[in-house]
Amino acid sequence: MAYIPPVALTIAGSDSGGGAGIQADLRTFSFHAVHGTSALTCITAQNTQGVSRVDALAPEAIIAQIEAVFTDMGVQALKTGMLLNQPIIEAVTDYLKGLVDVDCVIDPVMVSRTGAQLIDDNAIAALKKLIPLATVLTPNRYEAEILSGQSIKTLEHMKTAAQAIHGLGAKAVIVKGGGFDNELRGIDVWYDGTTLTKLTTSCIDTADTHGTGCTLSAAITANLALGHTPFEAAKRAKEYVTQALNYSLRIGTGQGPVGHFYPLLT
Ligand SMILES: Nc1ncnc2c1ncn2[C@@H]1O[C@H](COP(=O)(O)OP(=O)(O)O)[C@@H](O)[C@H]1O
Ligand SMILES: Cc1ncc(COP(=O)(O)O)c(N)n1
Repeated sequence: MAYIPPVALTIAGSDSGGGAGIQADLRTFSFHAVHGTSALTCITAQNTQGVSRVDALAPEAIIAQIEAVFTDMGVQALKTGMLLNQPIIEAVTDYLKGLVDVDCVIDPVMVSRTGAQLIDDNAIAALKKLIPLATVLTPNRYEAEILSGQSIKTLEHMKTAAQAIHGLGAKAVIVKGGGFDNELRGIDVWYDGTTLTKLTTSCIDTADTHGTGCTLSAAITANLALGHTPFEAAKRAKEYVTQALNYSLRIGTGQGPVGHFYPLLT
């Protein structure tokens, strides 16, 4: 039977440990029955303990991958993950500016939950120019602090940060609460210019949380590709990441990855 699937693209880095980055994104797309395509930005030597080396691809090599996908396939939605440095961010921003009718989920990957910086200092300014292209922007607590210029310790702070970051031009912002170690862990705040609300699921008590941010943004992208509204896509993605955390994988000596294939285990 010929089947025409929705197509999604991830523009992100490789995680050799398989828990985050392109590997998490493509797995998440698959478990939404969305065909996943990818443009690799960099290669990280990474495991459950952390990142030991990063090798960037040339901006031209990244744009060539994106172009190869776009000139051949209809892409309904894309996401960006680890963009690493200023030249890559600028090249990707220039390309995405020319697209029409493609939902863009921007995961402003800067700082991991463990506090490791994942992009260069001068890349942060460049990233702010990518933000206006976002259908949905998904900063974690630390990234939201950088983008809003305020410290985030309470739910009220998450809300004011979401509003401030919305002012940078994204259509909708989700400030993610996975980085808290209190009752806010796992609570996200959504703001789209009119609706300011919490996205709440049950908090999963696990240390194996590697890849949660990539998984959330990839699941939003997949749900947008499937035709859901941004808010519905965000709610569904939050459910997916919660279930993936429920079935997180106890592998490695550090923070294990979330279990993207939980539908096969239930
Ligand atoms: N222990 C947890 N229980 C439930 N949801 C969680 C938990 N940890 C993270 N999440 C969810 O995972 C998603 C990614 O958030 P977060 O971990 O903060 O992002 P990042 O990986 O970018 O630091 C969010 O929807 C967040 O609420
Ligand atoms: C290549 C790559 N991209 C992104 C992340 C962030 O991962 P997380 O989803 O845990 O925030 C990562 N650790 N490695």
